[in-house]
Amino acid sequence: MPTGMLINGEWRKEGYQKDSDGRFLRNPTTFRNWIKADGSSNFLPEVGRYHLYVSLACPWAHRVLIMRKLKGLEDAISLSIVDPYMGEEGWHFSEEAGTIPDPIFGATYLREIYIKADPNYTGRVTVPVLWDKKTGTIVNNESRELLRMLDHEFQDIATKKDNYCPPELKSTIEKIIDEIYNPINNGVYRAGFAQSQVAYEEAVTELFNALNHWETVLGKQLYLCGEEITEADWCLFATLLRFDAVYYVHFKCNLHRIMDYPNLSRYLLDLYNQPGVKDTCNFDHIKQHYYRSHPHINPSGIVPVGPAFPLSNTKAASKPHQ
Ligand SMILES: N[C@@H](CCC(=O)N[C@@H](CS)C(=O)NCC(=O)O)C(=O)O
Repeated sequence: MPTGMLINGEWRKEGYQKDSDGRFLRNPTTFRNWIKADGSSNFLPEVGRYHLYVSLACPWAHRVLIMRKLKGLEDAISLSIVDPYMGEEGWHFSEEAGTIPDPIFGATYLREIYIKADPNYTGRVTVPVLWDKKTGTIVNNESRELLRMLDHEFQDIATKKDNYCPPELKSTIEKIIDEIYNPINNGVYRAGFAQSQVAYEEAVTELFNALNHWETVLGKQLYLCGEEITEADWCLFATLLRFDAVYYVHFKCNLHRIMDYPNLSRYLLDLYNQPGVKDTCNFDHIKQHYYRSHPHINPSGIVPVGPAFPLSNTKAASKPHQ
C-alpha cells in the first residue's frame, strides 16, 4: 500500500494496520492537549495563536473546518490546506487549486510539522492538526476533540456564538457521536480498506443497518438529537457528503446511495445549505484524493466523472418523510 508513517521520526513506507481477519484498524491519535478558556491548561484561546492544517478531502478534518466557519473563527485561527493527493510521501503542500501552503515553516510535507512537535514521533501523519505558534507544538490531532474546542473554548473570540453542544444535550450528543462512529464514520473506511470478504461484509452490513436506523429517526425529527443542529450532525454530515461521490463506488458501500433515502437526503441538503457550509465543501479535492490515493483499490487512478450531483440541482423535501 503506497503510503507511510513516521517511526521514531523516520518516514517509513507502511500500509494501514489490519487484524488477522483483514479488518482495518485505525491507529489512535497521540496529540491530545486541550485549549481551555478557563486557564486550566497551558493552551489559552488567543487570536492568531493557532494554525489549523486540513485536507478538504478528509471527513475528519472537514468537521473542524466547518466548526471554524460556523463560529466565525477564520480570522482567529489561520489555515493550511494540503494537496488532495496522498502518495508514498504522505500529505504534502502544493500550488494546486484550493490548497493553501504552510506559512509557518514553508513545509513540503505535513510530516515535517509532526517532527517539529516531536522529533521522535511514531504514528500516522494525519489531518486535522492544530498547531500552537506560541509553544511550537501540536495541540491536538483528534477531530472530535478539536470540534469541541472550537465550539466551546473560543466562545469569547468567536464572531458567531451559536453553541453546537448545549449543556442539556451534551450526554445525548456524546452518545450519538459514539453511536455513529464505528458503523458510519469509520464504517465506510472499514468497508473500503477491508482485506477480506468477511471483514468487508461485516462493515457494509453494520453501515447500512445504521443508515437505515437514522433514516427512520430523521423521519420524525430534523436532526440527530432533535430539532437543533449539534456537533453530532456535523460528524455525520462529513461522511454523508462524500457518500454518493466516493464511498458508494470506491469503498464498495453500494447497497444504496444517500439520494435513495428521502430523509437522509433532506437532512444532507439542509446541512449543506447552512450559512457558510458549502464554502468548506470541495468535491474536486474529495474525488481526487480518494480515487487517486489508494491504488490498491483503484489501480488506474481514474477519477469518475459523476455523480451529477444532487446537492446543487435537486430540491429535497424540507420536512421529514414519515
Ligand atoms: N482520528 C483521527 C483520524 C484522522 C485521519 O485518519 N485522517 C486521515 C485523512 S481522512 C489521514 O490523514 N490519514 C493519513 C494516514 O493515515 O496516513 C481524527 O478523527 O482526527
